Amino acid sequence: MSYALAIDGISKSYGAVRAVSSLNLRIAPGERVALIGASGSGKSTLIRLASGLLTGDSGEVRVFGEAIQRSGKLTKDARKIRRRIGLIFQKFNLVNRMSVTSNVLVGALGRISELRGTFGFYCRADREAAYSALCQVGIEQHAHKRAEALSGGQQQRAAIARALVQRAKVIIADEPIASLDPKSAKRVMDILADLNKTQGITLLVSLHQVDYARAYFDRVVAMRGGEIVFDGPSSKLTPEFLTELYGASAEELILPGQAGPAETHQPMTRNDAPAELTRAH
Ligand SMILES: Nc1ncnc2c1ncn2[C@@H]1O[C@H](COP(=O)(O)OP(=O)(O)OP(=O)(O)O)[C@@H](O)[C@H]1O
Repeated sequence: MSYALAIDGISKSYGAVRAVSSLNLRIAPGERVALIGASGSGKSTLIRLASGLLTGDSGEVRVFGEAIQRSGKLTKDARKIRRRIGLIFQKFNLVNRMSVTSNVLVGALGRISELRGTFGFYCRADREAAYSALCQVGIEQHAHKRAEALSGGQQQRAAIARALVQRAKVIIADEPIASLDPKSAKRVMDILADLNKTQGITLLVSLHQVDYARAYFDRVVAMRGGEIVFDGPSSKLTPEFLTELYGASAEELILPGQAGPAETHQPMTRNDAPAELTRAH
């Protein structure tokens, strides 16, 4: 079977610090997995290794069967393979002064010529895909605004729309809701869960908030000291179990029960597309 993500024996050290240590992880297509752990446990490093943003000291990462890195080097196909991964960060990673649409269209860059991308010559199909993605995340009414004019939650939804335009088969998100208020956080998690259910997009999402891991994920991987110390059902994440895993550090993982259950996200219906999206070059 070709796993969406297969990580074998990956390690990464910074000097004497073993940020990730001989770690193995397999995620099947369509699975959704939460990655939890106290600060410094290695979540971000693992996410960067999994997406090929960082090379390990050893080990291998395969995405749908194709190696993106092996023995400390990116493979020659790494760029192509990375296109299957939509990356979402805590700080959204949008270009503030560009419009929401232009930011979302960045997702198409991997499959159009450099020249067309440089001059923003997107075809009608790309613009329709961008509009459709904005509708799916419910911010099509903000398409023409600068990214910086959007709230944090809306910016994160634009980042998800960019991953949709990219046609990502896996979304890897590093603390996507850490900067958001609870209502926006729920909306973002609802959208990610909806994409997983309706489009089969595989999810690997790091979270500090254990209550969200329990509400949205069946499977949770918990890290400590660069290693996986638990891989199993989220229902096991009781305060007692977290204290067993993390001792006093368990307090920084917001314990279950502090946020209400999520409202179901209803994808927006298609209205008239803003001109910016329908204008084909
Ligand atoms: N660029 C770096 N240089 C030196 N040490 C690093 C670097 N990146 C991470 N580390 C160290 O590696 C370990 C794992 O860090 P990492 O950021 O992966 O943890 P994390 O679980 O994501 O933490 P947080 O929840 O605080 O973001 C930590 O001890 C950290 O200090």
